[in-house]
Amino acid sequence: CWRKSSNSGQMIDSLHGAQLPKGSWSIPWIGESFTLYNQGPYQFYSQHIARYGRTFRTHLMGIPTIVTSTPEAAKFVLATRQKLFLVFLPPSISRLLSVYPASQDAMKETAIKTIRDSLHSELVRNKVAKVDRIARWVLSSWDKQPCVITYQETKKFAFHVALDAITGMAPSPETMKMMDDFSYINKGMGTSMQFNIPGTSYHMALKKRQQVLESFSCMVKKRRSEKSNEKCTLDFLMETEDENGEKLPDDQLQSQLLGLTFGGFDTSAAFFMWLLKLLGENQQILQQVKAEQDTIRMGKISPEDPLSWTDIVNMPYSSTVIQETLRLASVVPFLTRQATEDVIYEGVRIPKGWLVQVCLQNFHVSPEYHKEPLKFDPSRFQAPVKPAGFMPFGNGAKMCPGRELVKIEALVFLHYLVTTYSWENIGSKTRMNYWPSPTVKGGLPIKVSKLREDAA
Ligand code: HEM
Repeated sequence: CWRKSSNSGQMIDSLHGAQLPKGSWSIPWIGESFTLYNQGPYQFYSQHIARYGRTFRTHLMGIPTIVTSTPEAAKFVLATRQKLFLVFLPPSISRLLSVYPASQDAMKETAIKTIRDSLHSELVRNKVAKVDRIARWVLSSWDKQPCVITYQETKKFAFHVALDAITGMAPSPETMKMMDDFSYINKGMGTSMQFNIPGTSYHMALKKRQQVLESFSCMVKKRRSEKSNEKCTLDFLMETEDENGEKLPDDQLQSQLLGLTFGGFDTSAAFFMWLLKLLGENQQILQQVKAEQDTIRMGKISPEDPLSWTDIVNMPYSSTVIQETLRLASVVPFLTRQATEDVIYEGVRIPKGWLVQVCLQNFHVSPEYHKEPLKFDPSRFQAPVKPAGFMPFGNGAKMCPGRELVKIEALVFLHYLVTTYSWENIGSKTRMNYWPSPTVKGGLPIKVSKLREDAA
């Protein structure tokens, strides 16, 4: 039970004396969801933080919410006291992804552990050759296009790498059709009107979700009937058993594949788009990346020789560029949890059932944690001490299982990009789309020129 303090106007928990942070409920029930949707996370959170401080209250998705934007609070919610906070997805999104975070059944836990094991750093190292083939395939057509829409192409790359790692499927007309279906799911997720009404993007997304599940069903049957030397995540999932010796039922298997492919698709594609944008705008840094990648290419006997894990390890400067892009782009700007019981953190009481939104993006670009935070400066990652306030893949038990794979993807893509092409960013550089991932409006069109005829 909350009352207003007569002095400060703040909400005080009359039972425990702990305070609710300052903030605004805005319109009852609707709260500030539409403001967040329209303004995008960066503007919404920055304005609220300037007004109310680094921890504030609001009302999102019909639920009272506490937003916090310090790395310490992020660690508290995501790692140290993670058992007190469940992952929260709006029901409309859970339905699209067939993910129901509130149900914590043992089989689901076993499945996610299996997924993590299958994407473990030791195993993903073996995927360099396949990522290499997909990067060359995507980049090979760029000079034949008058204008390359970067985000469309990076989607093609990210989708096929994820699909290959997860199901062992190489690019084909069938996988292109699946990617198209996934794009509709993304579109449904990025709309503010998530009602299942014919003619809406959300309705279409639900239809496409069904088609994707059917495609996964066919893939599972095919994979069961054939033997492959190289194990993918699906093989691990098909073998996995819970403590009673029960295997994952097919419908759950398909749902896991859908959630996992989604996880590896749009965020990664948006991230690669930012990599091109930031490098295109910072020519000096691009030249240093190019020098590193040219040295690796020149060490190859034939231009057709693929990259190896040893090459990946020999890309220290490019790796700092990847980290700096992850910081500045913050393609996952915030994470949402729901408190399973009353929690007090630094004098703030988070009541059971409330949402807690951990705003990663804000501390990624805050001068409190990074010198000249808006400057693209990979050298900050050359220091022996990792900068505080850097959590692009989250923290704690839910930390992204795809993080090693995505770094390999980025380095391989970067290698073929800078050794094959020079490019110029054209079109809008500042107008943004925010949902489902932050990207530049228009998908960052670029004009490319080939550097050598034998490249890629
Ligand atoms: C730049 C690219 C990526 C970024 C920034 C990113 C970021 C994240 C973050 C922040 C989380 C934590 C979510 C939470 O705590 O609620 C997460 C979870 C997850 N990510 Fe990624 N991710 C990326 C790429 C990938 C890739 C390539 C895959 C798979 C191939 C993947 C699969 C997943 C999955 C399955 C989860 C959920 C884990 C769980 O429920 O325990 N991600 N990702």
